[in-house]
Amino acid sequence: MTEQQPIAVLGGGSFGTAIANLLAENGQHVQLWMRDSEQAEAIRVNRENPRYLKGVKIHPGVEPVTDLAASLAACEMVFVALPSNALRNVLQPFVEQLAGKLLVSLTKGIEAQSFKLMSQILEDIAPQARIGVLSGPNLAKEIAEHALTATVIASEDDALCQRVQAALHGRTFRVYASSDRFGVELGGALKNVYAIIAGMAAALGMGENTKSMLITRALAEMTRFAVKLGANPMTFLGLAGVGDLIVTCSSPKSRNYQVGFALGEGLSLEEAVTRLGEVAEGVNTLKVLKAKAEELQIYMPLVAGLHAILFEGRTLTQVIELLMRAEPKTDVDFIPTSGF
Ligand SMILES: NC(=O)c1ccc[n+]([C@@H]2O[C@H](COP(=O)([O-])OP(=O)(O)OC[C@H]3O[C@@H](n4cnc5c(N)ncnc54)[C@H](O)[C@@H]3O)[C@@H](O)[C@H]2O)c1
Ligand SMILES: O=P(O)(O)OC[C@H](O)CO
Repeated sequence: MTEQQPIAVLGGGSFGTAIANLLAENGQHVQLWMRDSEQAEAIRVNRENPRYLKGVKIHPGVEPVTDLAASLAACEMVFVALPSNALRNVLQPFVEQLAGKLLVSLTKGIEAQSFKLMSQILEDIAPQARIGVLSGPNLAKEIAEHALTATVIASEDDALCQRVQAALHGRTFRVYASSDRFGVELGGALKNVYAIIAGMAAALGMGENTKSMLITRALAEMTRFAVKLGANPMTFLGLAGVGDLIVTCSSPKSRNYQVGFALGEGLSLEEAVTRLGEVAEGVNTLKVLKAKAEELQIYMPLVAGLHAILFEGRTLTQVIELLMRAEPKTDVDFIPTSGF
């Protein structure tokens, strides 16, 4: 089934462009909104987004646009692929136009002061909108190259999930549904932090045992945090939890992993982020997560360790020593046996 109206995708970075292409391949007319009119014009003419998705042909059904008000007026379904630090400011002026829309956040971050997830910000701005979150092991470049991929659309609104499945589900992209919007979104935001650590470990030449320990203990830590905040721990066993954690902690294509790798090579945080030149949400998430874990007294040694290296002047060697010598713990202690 194809939507009659165009669908809007906000954000002309790598993920917005990849999702816009998928929608267009499914027969949708897509308005890909970006702030930069020169970039929009270049994409319109050359059918490529060389800064963010080099070498990928942009489908003729994708129309790059720069008038956000006009796009919101024309489209009922809106995918939001803006960096987390831009989302509120970009959408705040359009409160009235957003009422009644289907707003789907693709953004994996947490707002600094409020600790709000992106769909919660969308709710703040547009209480009359219908809201969902798309998250999972979804490297933009692989999606664009048609690697077989799965994702999760999460919303309390079943009809919204079905509309998104119909629009996006395709030959190379499977869309699973979930009613746990909070858990799915939290998984996508938290895993970025652990990908930075995994990138560092890779740069230091650590082995497969280390990688496995890291991913598994990261899952324990993020699930412990999520349970404390009231999320369903079972969601963390799915695509948007452990699925996304595995891909982001294993792939040099992940930008968060790349930042970690650069840090492991000895670059400063500033140098690592500058060299990347794209969004690595894990850096900001680390700061807010560390503060929240302290406030709620949640044991998160990996988060505390990375924070100590990046912002408290500790060396990697000191932190590894502390982590490995910490008092022995129980393996699976983070999933309550009842209550869910
Ligand atoms: N790239 C991926 O593989 C991937 C996959 C899943 C989710 N995500 C999430 O999607 C979000 C966007 O990431 P991305 O990979 O597309 O980023 P990117 O770095 O590839 O591109 C960011 C885009 O946002 C635009 N932008 C920045 N500030 C803006 C502002 N104030 N107003 C309008 N546009 C602005 C930039 O011009 C650029 O087009 C992130 O939260 C990321 O975690 C990315
Ligand atoms: O490139 P990253 O690190 O932002 O990760 C991209 C996606 O979130 C992977 O699912």
